Amino acid sequence: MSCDVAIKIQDLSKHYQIYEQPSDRLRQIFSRGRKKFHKDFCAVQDVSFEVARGEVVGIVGKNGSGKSTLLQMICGTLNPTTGTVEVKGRVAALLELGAGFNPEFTGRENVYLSAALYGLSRQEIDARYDEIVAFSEIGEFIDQPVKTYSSGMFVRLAFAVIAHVDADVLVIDEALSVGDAYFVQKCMRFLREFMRRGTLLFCSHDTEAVLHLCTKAILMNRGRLELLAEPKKVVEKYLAAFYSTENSAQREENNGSEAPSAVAIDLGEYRDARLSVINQSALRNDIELFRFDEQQSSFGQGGARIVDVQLLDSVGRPLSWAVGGEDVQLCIRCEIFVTLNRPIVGFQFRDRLGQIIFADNTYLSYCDAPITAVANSELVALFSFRMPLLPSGDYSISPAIADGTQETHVQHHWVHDACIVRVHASSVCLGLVGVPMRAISLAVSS
Ligand SMILES: Nc1ncnc2c1ncn2[C@@H]1O[C@H](COP(=O)(O)OP(=O)(O)OP(=O)(O)O)[C@@H](O)[C@H]1O
Repeated sequence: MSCDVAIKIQDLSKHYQIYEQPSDRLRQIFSRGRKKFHKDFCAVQDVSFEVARGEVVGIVGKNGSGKSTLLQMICGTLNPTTGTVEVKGRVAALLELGAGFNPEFTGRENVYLSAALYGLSRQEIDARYDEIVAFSEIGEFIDQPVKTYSSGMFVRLAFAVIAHVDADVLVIDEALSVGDAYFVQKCMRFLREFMRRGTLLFCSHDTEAVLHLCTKAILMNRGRLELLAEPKKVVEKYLAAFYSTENSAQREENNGSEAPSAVAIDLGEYRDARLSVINQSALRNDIELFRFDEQQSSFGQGGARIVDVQLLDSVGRPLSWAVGGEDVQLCIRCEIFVTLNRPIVGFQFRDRLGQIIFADNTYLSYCDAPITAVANSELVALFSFRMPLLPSGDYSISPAIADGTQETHVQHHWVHDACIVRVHASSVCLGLVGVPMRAISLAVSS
């Protein structure tokens, strides 16, 4: 295998024998091959491909197309029936929930067990243990048996382990759909960093993730590799196949029944006084903002500290909800500990994949006449803008305060994901943002 190849798969297949009844297994054993009491089923068939070092490969395919089986064989947790898998370097995997953890052991014991399986020595695990637990945010539950964990806690701990074992190749199976928005953002930060040096293979039904993260993609269909190409081509083919099945299922479902009703809006537990007002326009784009948590991970020189981030309406009243298209203000409040001669306050608004949807800072507005923020004062930055129309999902706001110029500055405090912005029912389903159309028309001429 060439040194630039991280994974080489050749003619890989996995066959299962399917027995209709448990007793058929016994019959099969006693017949000594004279008669067949099972059906042969091919979960993966004759798959060959190579992944170069540093590539990010997404695997898509309908349910049951063989994605997980393929990943398990690559990680060595499942033996192939035929074919070979060669992987260069240390592989760490996040496969189906629970894989690799002993449910009877505590979180702590499982961290040691699974990091040791990845080849870390006792001393190496000791040195990383606190970081792993901090990353997982499991807190005191770390000493409870993992069988008592929720699925979210499970994934957090498993992800924390694979993020700290210096893997060369990471294999991830749909795991990120389980964590909460903060954790997903944290994982995306880790993955984006990892993608600079490592090889990543993941399977997902999230075509946006495949489009935006991958260098190439694989479409699996009934156990076979149908297409290996650039992500755009693969996603197009996958969606075409997906919608053709969906449409025929829909046609059958609608046959004789009523058309689907209007979109339901998930207002969850965040019903409040504004709801009745917001609800009228909710079918367009409902945006909810919650939690500024000083515990969020942050970094910086410490000459200033962000103490509050709020979304306000156009006259300065705090909002827990906003509507896409509404005029809002983002207020970032900072405590200043040392005099900043050219303070810059900024923010990034990211989607669930960690892509920046928009970002801004105060630099250009003040570069000709900078203001000074003296020690022991408070600095408040206000950004007034029209909230864009966004597709449903979780977004995050990361604010920062620095001192200097756009190019050269000292970062004093940067808070990752200080707020999560949840977009509920939205009429925007495609693209990163929606653009309000002034008019839409159709004209037919003969
Ligand atoms: N141990 C097993 N015995 C028999 N059949 C199995 C076994 N494991 C998986 N299969 C079958 O192999 C096929 C491929 O399964 P696999 O889990 O790899 O699909 P997938 O593409 O990952 O699906 P999903 O998107 O639902 O996770 C499925 O039809 C599944 O039922």
